[in-house]
Amino acid sequence: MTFPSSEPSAGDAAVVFDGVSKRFAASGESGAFTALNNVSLAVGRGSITGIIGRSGAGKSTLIRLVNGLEKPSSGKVLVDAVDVGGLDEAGLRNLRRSVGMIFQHFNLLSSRTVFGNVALPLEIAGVDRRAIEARVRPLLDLVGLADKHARYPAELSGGQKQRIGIARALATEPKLLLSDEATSALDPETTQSILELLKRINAELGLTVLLITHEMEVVKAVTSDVAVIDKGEIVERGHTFDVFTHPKHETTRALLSGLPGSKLPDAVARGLRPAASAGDRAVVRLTFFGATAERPLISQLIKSVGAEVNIIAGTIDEIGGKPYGSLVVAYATDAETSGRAERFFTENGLVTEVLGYVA
Ligand SMILES: Nc1ncnc2c1ncn2[C@@H]1O[C@H](COP(=O)(O)OP(=O)(O)OP(=O)(O)O)[C@@H](O)[C@H]1O
Repeated sequence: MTFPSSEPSAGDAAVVFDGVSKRFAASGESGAFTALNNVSLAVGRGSITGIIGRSGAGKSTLIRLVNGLEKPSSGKVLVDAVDVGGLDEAGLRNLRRSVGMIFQHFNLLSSRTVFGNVALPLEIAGVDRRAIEARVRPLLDLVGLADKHARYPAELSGGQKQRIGIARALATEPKLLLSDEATSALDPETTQSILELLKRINAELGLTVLLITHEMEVVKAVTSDVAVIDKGEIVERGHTFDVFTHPKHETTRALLSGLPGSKLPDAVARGLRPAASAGDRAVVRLTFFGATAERPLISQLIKSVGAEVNIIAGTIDEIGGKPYGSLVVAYATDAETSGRAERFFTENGLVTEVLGYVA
């Protein structure tokens, strides 16, 4: 098994997918449906790793393999170096105590109070009442809901319900937290507060977080590492900053195109052609990082290339706390102008991507 250099070695990984395939029997059809095809991926201990992909790409199937809710058709899933496929019932129960999970629709029991919901995994594990009290109270403090301990889920907001879901997932002191679209049912502000809580838990408890989401904002805000899954295969992976600033696979680009600042104005997007005709202008995305992001780039660009450079879109943003900028410019494709532009890009260490050509 070999992983890219950005990934931890199997020994440093909280979770390893080693050549995992998952086929489902297709009812009424011959053969089987391949939901995952030879997936190899290592999730670094202490990381917040995101798995992104379109609907039906295989994200839920992948995450459900980690706590044994699904079994691989071939290959292995290792959690803390233990082969999940080799566990008997007792082994699976132990595994599920060391792997917490939170869900899009919270999955709280409506007949139990907040306290009762968080206490449930401990009751199932046979922990005595006093130890349960001693564990649940600080967890409710951690998620900021100590005053709601006697309330029922129906009396809570979505964000509060997810906080209870998080407290419940942490009750058995897991080393790994799985998050299945945990913020997808929440408004942006509540999403932000839940992400802050996940970051705090990751930093303070050293918990590894493996999350699946279709929300690129979530991945950008909270993950250190990301893998992109498409039709059951991992098509791109790496540190989130690198993948988001240099997306290589077409699926990654498509997923990222919805992020604010990535979208071209409609009028430009409509007129974009893949090849240049005479008199066209090239539309180029420039990405810049670190010190470059702080320089007066636009005025230097216009000075170097000429006043015929148009600024079409631009954004300064942060990924995982690291600043970066993105600027979309258009300029004439004659040899002299493009030569000046390319020299400027190289001299300034800008990453460029030709998006197309417009009249
Ligand atoms: N139990 C099952 N039986 C048959 N097919 C299944 C089963 N579970 C999942 N699939 C199929 O496997 C593929 C991957 O599903 P999965 O739920 O993992 O995708 P996903 O990326 O999580 O999608 P979404 O974002 O829509 O939840 C889908 O085509 C789905 O229909």
